[in-house]
Amino acid sequence: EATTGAHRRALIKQHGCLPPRKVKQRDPILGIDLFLSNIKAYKEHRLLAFWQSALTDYNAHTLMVTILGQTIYFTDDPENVKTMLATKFDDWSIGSVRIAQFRAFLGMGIFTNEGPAWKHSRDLLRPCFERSQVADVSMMEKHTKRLVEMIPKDGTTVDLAPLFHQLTLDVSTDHLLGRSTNSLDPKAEDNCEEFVEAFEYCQNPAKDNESWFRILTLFLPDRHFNRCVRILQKFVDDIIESEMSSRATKSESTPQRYVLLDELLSQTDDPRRVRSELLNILLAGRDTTASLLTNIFWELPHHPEIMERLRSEMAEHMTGPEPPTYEQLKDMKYLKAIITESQRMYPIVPQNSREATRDTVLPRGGGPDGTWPLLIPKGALVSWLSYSMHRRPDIYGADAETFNPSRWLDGEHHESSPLRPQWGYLPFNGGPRICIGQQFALTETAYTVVRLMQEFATMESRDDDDVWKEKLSITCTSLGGAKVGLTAF
Ligand code: HEM
Repeated sequence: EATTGAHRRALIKQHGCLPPRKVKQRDPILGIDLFLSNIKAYKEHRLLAFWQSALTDYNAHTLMVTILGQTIYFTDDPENVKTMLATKFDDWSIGSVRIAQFRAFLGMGIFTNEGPAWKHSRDLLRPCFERSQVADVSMMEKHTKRLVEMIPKDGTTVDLAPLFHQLTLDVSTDHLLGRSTNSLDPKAEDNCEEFVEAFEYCQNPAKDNESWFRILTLFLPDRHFNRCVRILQKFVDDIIESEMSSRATKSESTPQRYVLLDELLSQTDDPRRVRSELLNILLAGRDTTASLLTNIFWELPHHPEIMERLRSEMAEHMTGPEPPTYEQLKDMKYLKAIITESQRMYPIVPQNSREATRDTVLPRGGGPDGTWPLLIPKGALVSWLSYSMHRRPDIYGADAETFNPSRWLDGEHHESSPLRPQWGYLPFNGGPRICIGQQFALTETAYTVVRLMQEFATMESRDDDDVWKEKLSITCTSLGGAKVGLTAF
């Protein structure tokens, strides 16, 4: 059997790989220098721009760095991303860190599984999502109406971000579980605050404790974490249990609206399995859509001309004051372009990574000009930066840093029309692990944008500093939320 070295040399020869370009580091072995500058940029809410300029400063699309002794390759090259996510899918893992971190509170499910177990999760959920692609907009109306009621109508400043988080939680629990958390309903019993807090804690344990003491607590058992896990499980288990018992009494002929939990229960009767899959999907679908809405409503009030054009499109497609139908939403091209453009400039998952499960080759990033293939040794991490990729002038034109929805409309953008970035635009990922909730998220977003435009005649930005700043965790959204003043018609 070939040694590791011999195998690597053979791969290098076969593919014509050349060495990567490396970031110049004062401390190239441990990479503490780069670690500290990353922490500084993160604290100043400019880590994404910091990475972007690291690549542009070197005039490179793939670079190798060492951070705390770990070798990481950063790339914003669509060909490399396509290779990891699709062409050579089997050579890559979502990474042991992500698996360990998320399994601790989500259990085994679509987001935390790999190989045959992941395939099984995906097969289990696929039919549920296929059927729900034509999203139930009447269900959305119930929650959006409550959202509208919570917003001051006289121009008083309001931050829409927390309201969007409540909205997406209410909508996704309604859709997935068949009963909503109803957090926007002032009359509802308050039963979800504990669940939301527990979910947030598990995603970011001890986040407020940034002192050196945090280092000590890392090695202690976190009893609060365990308590939060039990809260999550009980919340979902209670719902599954009551659904299972009501199924026993429901007659076959009762017309029912589509609920993902029902669909899941008809495919498996293992309640622990159902619980884990539901927690996995709730994690993936909750913050993401709220963050997208926040970014859109951060940007829109800065552009009266964009709002004007959106209003004329709405007038063209909708004759009365009724809420939009699914078909009307699908037909509104400018609305779609606004959502697409928001996800280009502010992708909700702006950075992601995979770990090589064997020695493998990326098509680009080798050699002095980065156009040669590159060997990635087993165990190395490759991080791709959608944020930088989505702002590449060679893909999007010289105005890549400008919010301009019309670049997505054929014939309207002078430089790169028609714009077909393919793997250069990746808000939902690509390949076999592409976001399963994409259509649902886009419909919910489009619906909410149209409904708020229908209700409010004017919208003013009340942002404190008028530039978008990142609030970065696993996902990314506007640091200042979406502070606006709205007046009703
Ligand atoms: C704007 C909203 C959303 C964005 C930007 C988004 C983005 C993403 C991305 C980038 C991934 C890939 C993660 C990875 O493989 O590392 C993903 C996966 C996933 N998303 Fe979404 N998502 C959104 C909304 C939703 C919604 C509403 C749901 C469900 C109701 C959902 C369910 C999932 C699931 C289950 C996965 C894992 C798929 C798999 O690994 O096979 N997402 N999403």
